[in-house]
Amino acid sequence: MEVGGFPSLSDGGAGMAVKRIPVIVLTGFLGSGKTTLLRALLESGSVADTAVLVNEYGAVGLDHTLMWRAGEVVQVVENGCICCSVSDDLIAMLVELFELRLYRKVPKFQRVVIETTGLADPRSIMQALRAHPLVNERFRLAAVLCTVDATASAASVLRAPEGTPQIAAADRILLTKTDLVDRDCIDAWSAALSRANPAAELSCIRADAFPAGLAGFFEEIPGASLGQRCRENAVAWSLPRSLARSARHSEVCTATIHLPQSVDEMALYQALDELTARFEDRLLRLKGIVRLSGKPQPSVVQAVRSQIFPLESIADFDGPGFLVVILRGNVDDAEWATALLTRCCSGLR
Ligand SMILES: Nc1nc2c(ncn2[C@@H]2O[C@H](COP(=O)(O)OP(=O)(O)OP(=O)(O)O)[C@@H](O)[C@H]2O)c(=O)[nH]1
Repeated sequence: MEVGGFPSLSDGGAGMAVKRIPVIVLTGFLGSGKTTLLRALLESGSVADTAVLVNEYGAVGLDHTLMWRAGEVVQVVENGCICCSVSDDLIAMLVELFELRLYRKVPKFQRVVIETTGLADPRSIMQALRAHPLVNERFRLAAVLCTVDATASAASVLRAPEGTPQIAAADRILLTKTDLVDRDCIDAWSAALSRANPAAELSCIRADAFPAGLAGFFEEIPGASLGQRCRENAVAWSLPRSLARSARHSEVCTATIHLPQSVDEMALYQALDELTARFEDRLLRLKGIVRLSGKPQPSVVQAVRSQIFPLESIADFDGPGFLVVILRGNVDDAEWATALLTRCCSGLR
């Protein structure tokens, strides 16, 4: 029998047993530290045999630009959120990756990491992986990791339509940015997370001192099956999928600003201050690459809620600058943000 044009694993008897390629799903709310963790892992070289699939919310992506520098097989799932509109694209990319590996057109990776958008419901991805015959034959879900931002309020993350399904689906929860909070906050988060998902392993991490055994987070959960996970992580698993989906991305809007010209740094910060003051926690995410006047290299700009992170210079980027803003709001909010950033970044004020 053939599956998707390839001989089925069950064809060849015991001697033909082929290991399915483990897939690790990396989920977590917008800006919670998925890319930072993955970059550190790839740059450490400890999982040199990893293929990465990145999916970002918004018209222009940043994460793959940052990760390509790590030199691994990085592919981008474009044009939407992996959990709703593009799960077919994800499956097609897995099939293509498998073919490329089979015909040795890419290095022979031993695992795949899928970084979802910060809004994705990992259940849809887990189901898509199982539903496609070829993908199900050649790949297997090895673990779901969820990053949780310790600087966010636990109540708001767990109340958000995206937060609970991501946390509930996780085998491992990584509480990130613990350098920015105190012990009480970490304790409160730990208690909230173990109530939300008692079965998951919990680790606290910080980007300035990732543990030496980072690769261990990306290892398979021994003996865990999807069915077992669904039962054990039942707290939010029972959330009806249709309900989760309809509530999920409907109140989120994005603004994309293209920046062909260089930008004055002071004007950029003024715009960011104005944006964070107006939207506060409704500013879910801002990221982009900007060419600042007087700086030899482009800079990566990042904000999560009202927190603006230090600029990072990026050497090997030659495209036009851009900013992507993701807001909990409506079209008017997105237009307001676009107008503000366009005005400030073009020096019109
Ligand atoms: N201080 C500190 N900053 C962090 C840490 N982890 C991530 N950040 C910063 O938080 C911002 C967002 O991190 P990302 O890794 O891009 O988050 P993400 O989850 O990939 O974001 P999306 O893909 O947009 O959902 C970046 O500016 C990071 O530098 C951490 O442990 N400590």
